[in-house]
Amino acid sequence: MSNDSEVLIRAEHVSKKFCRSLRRSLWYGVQDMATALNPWHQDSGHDGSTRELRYDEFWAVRDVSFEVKRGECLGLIGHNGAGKSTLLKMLNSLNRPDEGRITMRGRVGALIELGAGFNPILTGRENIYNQAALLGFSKRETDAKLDAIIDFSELEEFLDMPMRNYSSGMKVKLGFAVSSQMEPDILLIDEVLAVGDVGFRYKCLNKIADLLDNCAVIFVSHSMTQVMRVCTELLVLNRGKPEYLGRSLPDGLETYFRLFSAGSTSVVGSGEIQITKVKASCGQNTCELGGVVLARHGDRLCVQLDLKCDDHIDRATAQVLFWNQELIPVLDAVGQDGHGQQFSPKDGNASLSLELDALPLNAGAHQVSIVLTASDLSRTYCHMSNSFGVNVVGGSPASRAGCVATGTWAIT
Ligand SMILES: Nc1ncnc2c1ncn2[C@@H]1O[C@H](COP(=O)(O)OP(=O)(O)OP(=O)(O)O)[C@@H](O)[C@H]1O
Repeated sequence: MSNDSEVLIRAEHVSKKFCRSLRRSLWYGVQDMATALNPWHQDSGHDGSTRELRYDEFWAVRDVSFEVKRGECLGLIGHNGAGKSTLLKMLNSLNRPDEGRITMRGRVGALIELGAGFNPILTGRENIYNQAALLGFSKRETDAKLDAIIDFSELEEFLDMPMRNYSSGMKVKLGFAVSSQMEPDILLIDEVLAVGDVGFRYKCLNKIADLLDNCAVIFVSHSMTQVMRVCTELLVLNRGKPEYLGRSLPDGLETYFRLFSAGSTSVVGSGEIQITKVKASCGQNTCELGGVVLARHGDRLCVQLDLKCDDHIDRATAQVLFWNQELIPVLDAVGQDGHGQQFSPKDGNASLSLELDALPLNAGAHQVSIVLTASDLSRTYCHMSNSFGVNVVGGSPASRAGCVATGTWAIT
């Protein structure tokens, strides 16, 4: 660990365990207190707790160590229940670690639970003063910041309303406005931004970037787009354990996405057209329905489809959509006219092929949906998700953009 004086957050071998049964956890708590009070007891963990797991206990956070310096934003990512909020609560002193040590230097602003820290019967204005006082600001200092807080929160007309009548998004707006305008040294942000509207989220992400000059931030999110925007390094948790810690965002995201399986093929729609065969090929690499084809960025990708259509269908449209791992559509393969490919079945059958001359997809795993609709888009005959996967290599792995194209740069 470095001794850099600008390290504002330091976690050393931090662990936290919980018990699945409430009754048993109460009993263990009594046992731990009795053990801690025993003067002859050799302490084996924080507060007298043991390092061994007892029946029904599990590690929510296990042996996590990291440092965050002023000017750095650590993205904390992982599946549901991975231990992110538990870790953040320990950093914010809402929970104590069972093992390890946490050192925080400076004022901590935290947005951890929706509405946490706000008193519902007080007005928004009164809560601003309460929150600022918790951050260590005097009334005079808060007075000086009040206009900026109100302005940032966009809630001026609701400021004298009790906070119990605020919507979820309004609570987040006020919470973020106070935490960010009071210029904390450390800012802890849990998933809460997700409930704010898109305009406010945009504003918050820009504000985090501004604050980073003087602040250390930990940012928990399930939105990898937001993580890519603000984070300078990543910690990936898997069942409480660190799976990746480092500055390479592509490597961190790759580790994160590897924790999830892509899922299986699924079909919705009226069923008037059925996909009987799918074949994707890139050079020598091929796959069929439900498989995965390995492709190099810039190579030619071919997709062949065999369809069985109900007799009354004389014209339909086919569309092929590529999704990235965050389930964002990144490429729509359209025909020459900019729309899906029109086709007319013969004797209830149709065979289509699509060729993408230079695959623009960036490196990473992708899923492909095949959508077959009426020509006027009034009816979906078949929407097959995850019909096959495309693992792209090459491109620009350092960029998380869905597609990359080589442009001709000139210095003019
Ligand atoms: N007070 C508690 N008592 C018992 N178990 C708890 C408690 N708090 C959290 N847990 C458990 O600890 C594990 C980690 O929970 P945590 O809320 O930290 O996950 P998370 O990564 O923040 O998940 P999400 O992305 O869904 O918010 C979960 O299994 C959860 O059920």
